[in-house]
Amino acid sequence: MSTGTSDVDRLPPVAADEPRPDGPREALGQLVVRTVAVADPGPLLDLLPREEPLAWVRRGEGLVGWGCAAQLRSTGADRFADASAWWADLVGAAVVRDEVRLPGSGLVAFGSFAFADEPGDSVLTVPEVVVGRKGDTTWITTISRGELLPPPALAATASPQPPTDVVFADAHLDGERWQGVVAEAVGRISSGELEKVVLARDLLATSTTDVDVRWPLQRLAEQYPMCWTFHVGGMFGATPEMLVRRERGLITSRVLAGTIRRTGNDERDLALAATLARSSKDLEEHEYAVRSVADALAPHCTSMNVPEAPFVLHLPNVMHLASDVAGVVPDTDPVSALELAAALHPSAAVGGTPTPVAQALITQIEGMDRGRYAGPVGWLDADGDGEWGIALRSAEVGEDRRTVRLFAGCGIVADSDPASELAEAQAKFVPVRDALTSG
Ligand SMILES: C=C(O[C@H]1C=CC=C(C(=O)O)[C@@H]1O)C(=O)O
Repeated sequence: MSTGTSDVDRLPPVAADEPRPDGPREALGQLVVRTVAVADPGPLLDLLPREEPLAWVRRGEGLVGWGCAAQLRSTGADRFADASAWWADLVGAAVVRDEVRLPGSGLVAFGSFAFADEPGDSVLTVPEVVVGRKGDTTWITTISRGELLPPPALAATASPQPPTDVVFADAHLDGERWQGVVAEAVGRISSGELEKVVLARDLLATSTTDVDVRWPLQRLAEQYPMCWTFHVGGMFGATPEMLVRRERGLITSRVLAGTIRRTGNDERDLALAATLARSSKDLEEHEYAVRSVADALAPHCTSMNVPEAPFVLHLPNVMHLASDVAGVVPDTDPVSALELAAALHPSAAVGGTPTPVAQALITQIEGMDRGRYAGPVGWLDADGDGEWGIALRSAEVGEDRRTVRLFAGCGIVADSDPASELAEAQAKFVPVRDALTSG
């Protein structure tokens, strides 16, 4: 395909720049990008190769990618700003021919950002191949340095094999000690130090064979179709929470906070949903999260819709109080989806209220490094459109490829009970746990 007729095809190869000595940016070369529409190749996740797959899918739509045309690793408080500057340079230098012109076509990067300023690595990857689907349109984008790659033929790859003999163990804190940490947080909240803090814990899964991340991804997408199933640089999961989506001038955010476990009995679960919708403890926890998102979006929006009351989002394992916040960004504001994600992070759904006090308390008492858990994960295109979820119901595949670290957290307010919070965290491990062990 794509032989010798377009301007892009006639471009001479361009060498990558020399690496810059000090900055976090890697060598930048001119990227040559081409997007064309293709016939439906079947489920997006089935197209992924085993090595370094990238994914962001929901209900059959979304983006998958593979290969690495460019990558940035950033750390520290400037990780979002560094990533935005790197992206602007790449976009500015790229030659793009996009025959589809939808959000997610043309030049795209997948990213996963650390929760905290320190420690933690963040990554933004521009794949060599991206396949996207929105509605009835499917497209393929090829990205290379200096010379145009022909799009590969699209076909399902060999089915992944499940991990074997997976065992789970407490990682940093066992349940008992974690309950002690929750009790400590309740004490600090009661003494007036802060209003809410989200505390998380981790589990370590060990397999006797290398984990092929496509296995849990396919299970998660099947079992949690209402969530965004993702994988970026070893971090995978199915998140129900959309930190921010920018699609042309429209911004949306799905805020979750306030949770109740499902029983598996539909009638009882409906009664529980009604209890959740009236629970003052959960409504308070939710209100903090909505307010933190609305406050962070307000400076960028000409109009905003913040629902007065949340709805109950039913997931197979838990139910959440949920609010969909929407806003309009004026044409004059070029703020990108990634910049909005940076402004929103950490919302009170993963940090707390007030944010700085909650963040300091997390560092002080949580007893672990969150890595990229609860950080923004998603994608960005050259127009600044994109989707950034919060990396919840997630896990990270270790470098040895046989260990996987699972994460789950809970919002703690004055009325929180440590034993209930532990049970809630256990329920939030279920999606990834099941995805690793089913089959
Ligand atoms: C921090 C997590 O969930 C957040 C999102 C939804 C509901 C939450 C809650 O009810 O505690 C948490 O704020 C997690 O899943 O690890």
